[in-house]
Amino acid sequence: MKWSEICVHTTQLAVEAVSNLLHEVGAQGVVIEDVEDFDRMMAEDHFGEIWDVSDRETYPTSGVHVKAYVPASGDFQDLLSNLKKEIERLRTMLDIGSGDVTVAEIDEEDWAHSWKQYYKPVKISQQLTIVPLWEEYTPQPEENVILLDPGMAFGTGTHPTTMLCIQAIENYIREGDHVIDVGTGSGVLSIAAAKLGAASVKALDLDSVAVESARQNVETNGVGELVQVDTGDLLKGVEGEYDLVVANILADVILLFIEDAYARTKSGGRFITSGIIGEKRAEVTNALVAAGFEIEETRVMEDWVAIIAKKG
Ligand SMILES: C[S@@+](CC[C@H](N)C(=O)[O-])C[C@H]1O[C@@H](n2cnc3c(N)ncnc32)[C@H](O)[C@@H]1O
Repeated sequence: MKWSEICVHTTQLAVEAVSNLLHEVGAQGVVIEDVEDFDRMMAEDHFGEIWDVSDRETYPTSGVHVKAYVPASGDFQDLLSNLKKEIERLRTMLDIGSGDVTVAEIDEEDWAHSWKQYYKPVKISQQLTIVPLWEEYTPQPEENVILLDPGMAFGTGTHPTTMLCIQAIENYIREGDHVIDVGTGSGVLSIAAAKLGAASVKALDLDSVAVESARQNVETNGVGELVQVDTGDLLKGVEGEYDLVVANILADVILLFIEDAYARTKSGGRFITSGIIGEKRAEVTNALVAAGFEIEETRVMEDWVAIIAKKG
């Protein structure tokens, strides 16, 4: 079977929005080529083990390539013109850079290779290493491994917003904590919380593809007894209180449910929130404080911010 590779050249700021557009028009997986990510991974003691320096030549010298793979079937031209229209609409809201779209035809075998070749085992925090399900990997004795196949859900674990969240969870979680993960995607944050000592984790997502992916990943990692994955719209209908409320969703979505997050956080508990682009930091911080939280810490990676807010 022939597949088409669609490549959009964009900015780091617009990666998630462009990835979403590609998913919406029917892409079967997205590959992100960002030279800054590549250089960071190379610098983090995996040099030569996992990343091959010659791969760097395939990355754009500036900006980011978001690549997606779709069957080269009859309605491909409609899909492409829809995508281009949506990219132009996005341009009115966000700095998307050139937004240039290029197309290449590839064989299925190459597609499988292209989709997975950049997704390798990555140590994402002191204790946790994410390993793609299809990779053979022998962990070090102190390494705690999360096996992941995100499929079409967001959450390879290696996006800065996810890494910030997992590092904060590792820092603040206490043995026996009860955790809720809003917008679980592949389930990566919930699995991390379970592996780091949570007594229970409730994982919610609006998207049925994410719910299915999270359920599979939870089972693969043997934490099905601890993590309950359900469909849910933010914290609507959720009752009870949690030691940790975690959410890696865009700032504009976080702003919608800060008050609900406060209500669902135990006294002395924390709301760990990520997915906040730098320019939205003040707005989210102010809204957290207005809801009654104290800002305990703000972590930054590239253009992204995670805020750890405490309920006194
Ligand atoms: C940026 S991804 C984060 C995935 C994963 N938690 C991680 O950290 O990598 C955001 C997720 O939030 C979900 N989402 C968006 N709006 C939502 C809503 N209103 N209620 C629940 N989930 C939502 C999306 O479907 C997506 O899976």
